[in-house]
Amino acid sequence: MDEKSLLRKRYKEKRKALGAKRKADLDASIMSQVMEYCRAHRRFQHFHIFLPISKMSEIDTFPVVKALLAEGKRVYTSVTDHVAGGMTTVEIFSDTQYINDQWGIPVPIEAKKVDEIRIDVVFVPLLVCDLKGNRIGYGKGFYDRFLAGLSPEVFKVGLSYFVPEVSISAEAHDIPLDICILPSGIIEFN
Ligand SMILES: Nc1nc2c(c(=O)[nH]1)N(C=O)[C@@H](CNc1ccc(C(=O)N[C@@H](CCC(=O)O)C(=O)O)cc1)CN2
Ligand SMILES: Nc1ncnc2c1ncn2[C@@H]1O[C@H](COP(=O)(O)OP(=O)(O)OP(=O)(O)O)[C@@H](O)[C@H]1O
Repeated sequence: MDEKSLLRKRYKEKRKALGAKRKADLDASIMSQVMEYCRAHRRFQHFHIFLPISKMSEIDTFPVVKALLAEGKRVYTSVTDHVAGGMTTVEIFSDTQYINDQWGIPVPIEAKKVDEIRIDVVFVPLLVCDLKGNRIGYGKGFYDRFLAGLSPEVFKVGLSYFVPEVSISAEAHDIPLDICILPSGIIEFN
């Protein structure tokens, strides 16, 4: 198995091995780091966030969505087109309901597509990143393509349960993160 595939496998397993209690504690810590970060950067108003695939033990981002909306922020997520390989951005409101798609990704029901949105921050899902902000996801490139289509000024923020690996070999299409939020704090890349 190549290096990336091994890391993918290892970090999927590490996530699944977290017990429910430990996971909930880590989710709560990440949530408070995210809110502290948002309060320190008040100019950020428009947030794009992934919604958790629970069977993959992803970070529970629903409490973050709720907290951001409560602070008066605008919140968006993407609906994945599994056939075309693209993602469509939709806005989330406090009364938005969700249904899981075939990969277990929550999808807002009756979501209206938004064109021309201004996104300030994208919270990016990942399995693991490295000390330069290179990330590894599930390997289908959805987020790489999505990030490539955004203005370079958009802040790319990884969320992770685990500290970065020292170095992951980056490919030309990989767009690095600006920071990564962990349960214990925030790592800035440059
Ligand atoms: N919450 C979330 N949303 C996201 C991503 C993500 O990583 N997390 N993605 C990031 O780019 C894209 C979706 N990427 C995915 C790529 C592959 C599989 C997939 O192959 N799922 C299989 C089993 C996977 C496994 O066991 O390893 C399945 O559900 O059958 C799912 C999502 C867009 N939305
Ligand atoms: N900007 C892009 N344009 C076209 N294809 C791309 C682009 N970015 C990535 N890809 C394709 O997507 C595939 C998966 O990329 P990669 O292995 O970097 O995924 P990943 O970052 O681990 O996963 P993900 O982005 O799904 O979380 C690559 O084979 C690549 O060819």
